[in-house]
Amino acid sequence: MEKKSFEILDVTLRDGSHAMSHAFTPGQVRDTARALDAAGVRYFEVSHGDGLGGSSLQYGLSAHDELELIEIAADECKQAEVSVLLIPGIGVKGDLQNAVKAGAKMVRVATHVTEADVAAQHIALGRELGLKTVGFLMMSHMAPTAKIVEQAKLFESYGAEVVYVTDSAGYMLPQDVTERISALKQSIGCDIGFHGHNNLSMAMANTVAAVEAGATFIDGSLRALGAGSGNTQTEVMVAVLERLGYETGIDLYKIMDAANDVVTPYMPRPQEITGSSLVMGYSGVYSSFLLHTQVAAKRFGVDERDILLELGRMKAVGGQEDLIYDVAQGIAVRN
Ligand SMILES: C[C@H](O)CC(=O)C(=O)O
Ligand SMILES: [Mn+2]
Repeated sequence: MEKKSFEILDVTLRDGSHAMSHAFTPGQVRDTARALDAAGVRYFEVSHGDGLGGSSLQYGLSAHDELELIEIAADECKQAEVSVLLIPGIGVKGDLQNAVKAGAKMVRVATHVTEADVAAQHIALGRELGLKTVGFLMMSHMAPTAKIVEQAKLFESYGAEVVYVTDSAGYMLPQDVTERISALKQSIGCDIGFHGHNNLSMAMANTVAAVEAGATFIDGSLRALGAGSGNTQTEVMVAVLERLGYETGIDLYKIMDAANDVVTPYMPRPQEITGSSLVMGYSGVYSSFLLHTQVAAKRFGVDERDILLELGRMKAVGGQEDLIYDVAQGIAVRN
């Protein structure tokens, strides 16, 4: 069996927060963290879906204090380490310092794919605090490969130890992933990661393409719990990678039990590719817009897909959640 050459990072307790309307309970976090740790997952992420400080009217209020959730998760870790996501401006330096006090050992500083330069201070702080520090390029489908290389070099120059290509919209096809990861492999010296969404049913194929092109960090979530149609499904990824000859270091039965016995009972709905999430993948819309779009469509009596197609045409990016309501209202007026 080929030696493990990558880390699987589970995002159930962060990307899944979008699908849970940011309402994870302390008990759900404790049980999920315990199960991930027992299965051998080395890193898993805990935060509001939009990262530290995300609890707000714009992004959705958290039902429970995220620092408390991070602490609960960290207390369950015998070998795993808790990661937090931070989008500069939504999360501030004090949020990261507090997360470290609560037990976080890794930070992923996320920016829109063309805006890596806003992350310099947060990446430097991550290193100062002794965290494993990662740069996370969201909506990577929106930039050509040369731009991604340029932005990844910025992250690396600020001190990032891993740079992620993030398919936030679930828009990419395997060849898009191969092209981007291969270009990064030739241009930067730090580790490379991939985070996928399943809106076009491509998350697993894209993840395999990423590993084969040289990614050394790959994300998944249990039962695919995440924004839009969810993420690459962690327990399936373990099985697929083992079938491909990799040693993942994760116990397949234990990770399946974590998914089916711990996560499934609290999922608000099955993680499916619906008409709306399919349109997100097709037109390149940020996956975390899904539930906001459903609320806006109901409020203005319009078709969710029309809102999403328009947002795709407008090239809306994360942080523009209020635009969803403007677009829905505009469609209602035109109808
Ligand atoms: C804040 C986003 O939900 C980060 C992420 O997981 C993505 O862009 O995808
Ligand atoms: Mn995501």
